[in-house]
Formats: sequence, C-alpha cells, structure tokens
Amino acid sequence: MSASVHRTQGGVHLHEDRLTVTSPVLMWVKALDLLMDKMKRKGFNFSMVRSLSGSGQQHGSVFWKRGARVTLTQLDPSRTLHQLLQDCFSVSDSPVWMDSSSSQQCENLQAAVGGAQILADITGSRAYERFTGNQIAKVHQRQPEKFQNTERILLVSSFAASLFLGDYAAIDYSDGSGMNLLDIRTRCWSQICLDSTAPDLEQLLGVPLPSTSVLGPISSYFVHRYGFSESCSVVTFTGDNPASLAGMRLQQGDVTVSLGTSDTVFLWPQQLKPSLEGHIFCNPVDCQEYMALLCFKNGSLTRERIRNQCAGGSWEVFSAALRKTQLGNNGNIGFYFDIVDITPPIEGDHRFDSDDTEVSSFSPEVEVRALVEGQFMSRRVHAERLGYSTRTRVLATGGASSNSDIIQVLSDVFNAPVFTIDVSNSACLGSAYRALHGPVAESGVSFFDLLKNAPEPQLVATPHSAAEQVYAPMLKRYTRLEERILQKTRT
Ligand SMILES: Nc1ncnc2c1ncn2[C@@H]1O[C@H](COP(=O)(O)OP(=O)(O)O)[C@@H](O)[C@H]1O
Ligand SMILES: O=C(CO)[C@@H](O)[C@H](O)COP(=O)(O)O
Repeated sequence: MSASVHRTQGGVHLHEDRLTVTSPVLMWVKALDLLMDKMKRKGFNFSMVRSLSGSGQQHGSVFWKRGARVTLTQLDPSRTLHQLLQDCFSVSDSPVWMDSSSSQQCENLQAAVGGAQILADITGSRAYERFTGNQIAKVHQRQPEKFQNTERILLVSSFAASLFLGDYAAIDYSDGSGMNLLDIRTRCWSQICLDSTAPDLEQLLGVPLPSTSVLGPISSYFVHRYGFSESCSVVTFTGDNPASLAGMRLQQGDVTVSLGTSDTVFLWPQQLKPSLEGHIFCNPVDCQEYMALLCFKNGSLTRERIRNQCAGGSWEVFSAALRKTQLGNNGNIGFYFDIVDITPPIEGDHRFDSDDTEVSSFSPEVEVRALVEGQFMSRRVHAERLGYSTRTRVLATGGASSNSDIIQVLSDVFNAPVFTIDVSNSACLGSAYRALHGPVAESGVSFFDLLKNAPEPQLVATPHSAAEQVYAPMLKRYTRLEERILQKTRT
C-alpha cells in the first residue's frame, strides 16, 4: 500500500551509512486514512465506540512544524488526513526505533550527567542510540533550521493520539521512559537531561501524563467523517511494548517474550534497580509501578532470512526442521545477527560445534534449530541478568508466537510452560483494555479488577522432561561463546 509509494522496505528507509533509519511520517498518516476508510466501507459502527486508545513503536519521533497546531485543530472532514497534514511536519522522515546513528549524542549525554549508570538511575536506561532524546539532539545539531521550525515533538504513540484528538496529545509516562529524558522516579522531565539535549525542550515536549489519562473527546473531524459519537474519549496512547504488557495482563513473576519485528522480553520488576543493560519504564497500567524490558533487534527479520535460506521461504518447512532435529541440536550453537544488535552489540553469523570450535556452516535443518535455540538462549540469559529467576509462566506474543514449533523450543529453553492469548497482537488488545480502563482509572478502579473476567492466557507448550538437563550446560556455553564473540568484536 502506501509503503510502495514511499519506497520503504519493512516500513523504513535504511540510509547509506546503514545506521540511520527513518520512516516518512506522511506514510503513517496515509496508513491511518486507509485503515479508517476500510473500516467504514466494511460497515463498522463507529458511533458505538465509547473510548479509544492505541500504541506505536517506541522511541520514534515526530516533529510538528510551527503553525501545525492550527491546522490540526481545524481539520476539514471532507478531505483525507494526509492531504490536510502534508505541510505540517518540519522533519518529514521520522527517526525510528531501528536507528543507531546517534552514538556521539549518547556519549555527550552520559558525559553531561556524570556517567552511564547515573543516566540509568535517572531515566531507567543508559544512553541508547534509538532513544528519542539522542535522536532529538542529532536533529538539533545536524538540521538546525528544521529544529528551529519545530513547534512540538511527539513520540509515534502520542502523534497517533493527536490525530484522533485533533490537538497535540501528551506523551505518557510509560512510552516517555524510552527517551533518556524522563526522570522515572518523579515522572517529570529531567532538567539536566533536557538541558544537555537541545534548547527549549520543555515547551517542545509538553507536560507528560499518566498512561491512564483521558486526553479529551475525539475531534469533530472523526465525528463528521466516520460517525464517532461526540462523547467518545481518547485515552493516552503508549508504546507497543507497554501496550503489550497490558494486553497480556502481565503480573509479577511472569515474563513475556514478544516475537515481533524486534524480539522483546519484559517483566514486572520487584525492585527498581536500573542497570547498564536493559531498560526500566514506568508501568502503563499502574502508575506507581515499573516494567523492565530488553530489546533484541534481530528477531523476526532474521528468522525470515534463515527461513528463506534454509527452508525455501516456507514457515511449514522451517517448522518441520525444528521437529526433525533434537533438543540441544547435538551441541551445535549459532548466533545470527543481520545488523548490530542492542542486546548484545554483535553483528554477523557465528556457528560453533559441540567442542566450541567455530565452523563456517551447518546443514539447513541444524541451522534452523541453531537459530531458534540461540535466540531463546539469548533471551533467557539476558532476562536472568534483568531479574528473571522464577520458573513460572512464560507469556508469548507477536507474529511468531502463532508458530507452535517455535513456541515448543521457547518452552524447552526456558524450561517453563508457555501461554498465549488468542490474538497474537497483544499490543492491540492491550490498547482496547486501556481504553476501557482510562475513564474509570481516576476513580481508583484498578486495571486488574476491571479486567478480572477477561479471557485468561491459554497453555500452549510444556517443556520436554529432558529440557533442563540439555539446556543448563548449553546456557553456560552460550554465555561463554557470546563473551568470546564480544571480545573479538572489541579488538
Ligand atoms: N507462522 C509464522 N512463523 C514464524 N514467524 C511468523 C509466522 N507468521 C508471522 N511471523 C512473523 O511475525 C512477524 C510480525 O510480527 P508482529 O508482531 O506483527 O510485528 P511488529 O513487531 O512489527 O508489530 C513477521 O515479520 C513474521 O516474520
Ligand atoms: O525499540 C523497541 C523497544 O525498546 C522496539 O520493540 C520497538 O518498540 C518497536 O518494535 P516492533 O514492534 O517494530 O518490533
């Protein structure tokens, strides 16, 4: 659809430096036009919607041009949003979560606050290239005229909320925690981080709000063009991972493994202990609490590459390879990273036989198992560093969670039962739950009480009886081999 007009691949433009990754903001606007028109054509009854919320990829930023607010508050319902908003963005190509081009800005920020751990203590994370503050600093330094011409900077989530609200929507605490700008304890912008990033940021970002806030009624554009009720309220949008936590109704002790474009692992930490690996965000369903998250860049796109190379492009053949090969893959271990990852910063393919000797190739079936086992060993090893210890339930979500053979390997490697909900898009379900919760949250109704009768996640895989015996030693080997690759990368 619109992606072909904008010549993106996987929804993004990968620039020549292979570090800068952007998406045309008008492509996202067109996508919303298309979605809404399609729902209208299918006869969806918009007047029944009492409140709505949504989610967007985390960290990406949208730069609204000076004067854009006037346009946004006076949208003509006879025209599409992308026609109306064509001239509303000072930066037409929005930096997205895949970007890793802001290393210099990350170094500057860490130096300004007194070091990586201090930054993590304030904002929940050391400096990460994709985090919005560092992206903003880069725009300010490299495109000063565009920065000067900016009236408001929003995240993808609050940008999408703005389209429904017909005005600038607040950044919520949870998605706002992915910027290296928010103090996650006071839930206010950190002055030292703002000052070290760019001038006038407090005005440009607006006041952050709790993730359960009702922002106001839907704009008259949506009332007249699609038939929404005037009383339909817009609840703050949040990041896709926080929304997913809401959709899974994750509780303390659970761990969610999300298998989307990126793979993420998240949990509800018992203590607030930010470290140099992973992130702590404000919790999207309980404003006093937190969520911990790890992001792995090489998720589904890498699984697709190995599927294309070893399984003729078929998930069925890929799955059959998992069924034909044994738990532990006869000691073969693989690392597969198409692009430099976040956790850990490794690139390329690295294969080891059972003696830890590096080899150049595996047979196609061994390769498929090495990829999936390797990815899940990595998820478990790093989740344990983040505080995951109990062998309770693993909640799986994201596109690849519909593949039962992949999920069986997840259960074996974690030596834990795996549960899924009956929609693989938990971020979408979580947004619907949050839309329901927002209007009653202020009167003290808890998210979990409100949703106590919602369908429970279903058990989809239990670990093989030999799982612990096979994977306990392999996880130790995996940790050693990962360190060996990292050392080689550093030299
Ligand atoms: N049967 C399947 N087996 C494995 N992976 C799958 C299968 N079906 C879809 N996927 C993967 O799911 C991915 C999309 O996941 P999704 O959670 O929708 O993405 P996003 O994180 O961008 O929201 C696709 O890139 C695809 O590789
Ligand atoms: O950067 C992160 C989390 O920190 C990513 O998880 C993004 O939030 C978007 O991921 P996809 O939904 O495109 O996989």
